[in-house]
Amino acid sequence: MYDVKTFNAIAQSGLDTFRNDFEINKTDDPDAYLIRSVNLLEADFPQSLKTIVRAGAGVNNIPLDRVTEKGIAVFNTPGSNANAVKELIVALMIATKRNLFEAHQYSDEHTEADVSQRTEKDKTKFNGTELAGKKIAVIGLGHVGSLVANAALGLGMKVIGYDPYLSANAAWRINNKVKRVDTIKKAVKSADFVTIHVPKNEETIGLISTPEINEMKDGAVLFNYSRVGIVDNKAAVKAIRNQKINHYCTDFGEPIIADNPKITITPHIGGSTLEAESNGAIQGANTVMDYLQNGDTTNCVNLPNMQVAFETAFRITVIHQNVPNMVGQISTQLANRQINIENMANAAKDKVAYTIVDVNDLNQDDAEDLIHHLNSIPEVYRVRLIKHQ
Ligand SMILES: NC(=O)C1=CN([C@@H]2O[C@H](COP(=O)(O)OP(=O)(O)OC[C@H]3O[C@@H](n4cnc5c(N)ncnc54)[C@H](O)[C@@H]3O)[C@@H](O)[C@H]2O)C=CC1
Ligand SMILES: O=C(O)CCC(=O)C(=O)O
Repeated sequence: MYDVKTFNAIAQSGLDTFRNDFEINKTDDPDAYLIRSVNLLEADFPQSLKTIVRAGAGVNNIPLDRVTEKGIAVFNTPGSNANAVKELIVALMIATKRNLFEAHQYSDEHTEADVSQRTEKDKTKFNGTELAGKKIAVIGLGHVGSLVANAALGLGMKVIGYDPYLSANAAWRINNKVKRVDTIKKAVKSADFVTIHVPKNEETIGLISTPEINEMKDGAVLFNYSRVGIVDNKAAVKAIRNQKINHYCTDFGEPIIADNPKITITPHIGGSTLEAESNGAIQGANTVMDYLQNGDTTNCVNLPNMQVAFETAFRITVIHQNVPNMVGQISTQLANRQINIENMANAAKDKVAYTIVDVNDLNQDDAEDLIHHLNSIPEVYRVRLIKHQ
């Protein structure tokens, strides 16, 4: 039996996905965490914990280096909430350019019985502009950015994309009418809208600040539905004061941007639709089960992604440092016990490597001794023995 501890609201459809040999929130020694935005940066992790699965995209709430050294595999659920974010960006483009927030406030404040004459006069204050023909820069063309770029094309907009790390898979999703450029300044130059869809990391903090804002068209609209800090909020407030930016919309509040009529702050609802929450929870539950029962690492963010058909009685998985002679040391431990290796796979990602060893003949005593000795290799972070279901 495996125990899964959940944090945040995990959709029931995801919890229902778990098979019978999984229990939810039953013990203090969980095998897996299934989480959304809970901040685990300062958390302690129980020794029992083998995986953290983030139902969603961003993993900046997880201390990746620290959990990797504890042999905990971290996954996300790519694309599960991308459509939800895309639809919100489209809604906000229309809302800001048609002055919907101001127009609604006006109508709320003018409720007298015979208001029509007055509104016919006043409504010119809320004249808007259309999206067709306008230019949008999409920074980050992954799951969210590619959908935003394609939707903007569908609305008749000119779309410029910037993503220096675009994967081949992601590139296939992007309409070839999206013009890709190789610097952020080229992307945002003369843009009517700029929207950011990148992970938060050392490189992306402050990605949009005064120099980038100065390249945009006067009166541009800026969106940050990625993470706080990727847009320099101080620079955004200054640009609004100088009328360089007309409107700034973000999912992440901070005191410095509060109480500004030209700043719309939503409470981190980019991925908050029934559909997205269900997608993420189901994908997350399947990821937990696949990793715990097969050791596969599809969509793992801190280990190499490996899928190996599990056709033997036992599988031994080893998370270790990416240094020479690890495969040699692991196979020697098996050879010393006369255990035949049926299949073996190894891959590395940055400083970490993952080795899968499939065997058939393994008795209880050998298994305990083997796991103990593998765990004693100083460069090994975690060893697991998985019995074929
Ligand atoms: N507001 C919300 O509720 C949500 C927020 N997000 C945020 O949006 C981010 C993006 O989500 P997805 O598109 O699903 O992730 P993704 O991983 O599919 O795409 C991210 C893209 O950013 C690109 N990128 C990385 N560094 C870059 C840089 N310096 N400049 C330009 N491009 C760069 C990558 O190559 C990748 O194509 C997430 O990391 C998360 O922080 C995602 C979903 C919901
Ligand atoms: O609603 C959530 O769980 C947060 C979505 C999000 O920010 C993400 O997927 O990165």
